[in-house]
Amino acid sequence: MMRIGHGFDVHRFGEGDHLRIGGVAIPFDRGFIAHSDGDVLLHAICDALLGACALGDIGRHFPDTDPAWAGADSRELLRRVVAQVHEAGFRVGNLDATVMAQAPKLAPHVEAMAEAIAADLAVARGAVNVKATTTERLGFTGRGEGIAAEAVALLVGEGADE
Ligand SMILES: Nc1ccn([C@@H]2O[C@H](COP(=O)(O)O)[C@@H](O)[C@H]2O)c(=O)n1
Ligand SMILES: C[C@@]1(CO)OP(=O)(O)OP(=O)(O)OC[C@H]1O
Repeated sequence: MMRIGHGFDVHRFGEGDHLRIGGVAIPFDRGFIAHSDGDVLLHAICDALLGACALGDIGRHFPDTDPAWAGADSRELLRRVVAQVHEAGFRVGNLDATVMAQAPKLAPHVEAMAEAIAADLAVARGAVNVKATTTERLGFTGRGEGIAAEAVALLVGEGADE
């Protein structure tokens, strides 16, 4: 059986000196405003995986009102979601994602992101793809107000189709 899921997330910039995206710390003159570390890409991936399993969304599992997740490492959140995917009887087939950011330049970091994500998804490096795009200075990402990310995940396995 195969299941597909989609995830989307946005984080606004605030004060800071780095961004955490795809599990990688990227020096920048802004930070993300968030309850956790604000890793917009890993949050979109969590939602894609939860969506494929019909398990709701990240905010249901890790409420932003719960102090347990204050400053949380989103790689830990992703690993918890992957454990739920496995418990549901699925494994990740492949994952594709796009980060929308006018800046910083992400191309130098996408390999490290894909390696970290593949490790957390318990899949081969070749099952993960991370892309970046500007939005040609249009919209909130184009104005440099924040960053958005989308992810699509395919799951395979014998999970119950209930
Ligand atoms: N934050 C970003 C955005 C884009 N890139 C790379 O540049 C390429 C061209 O971007 P366009 O928005 O003009 O299509 C894109 O394919 C990425 O490789 C980047 O590294 N960081
Ligand atoms: C990740 C969580 C953790 O409390 O908080 P935030 O870092 O604010 O990120 P968001 O994308 O709004 O998702 C909700 C929460 O699950």
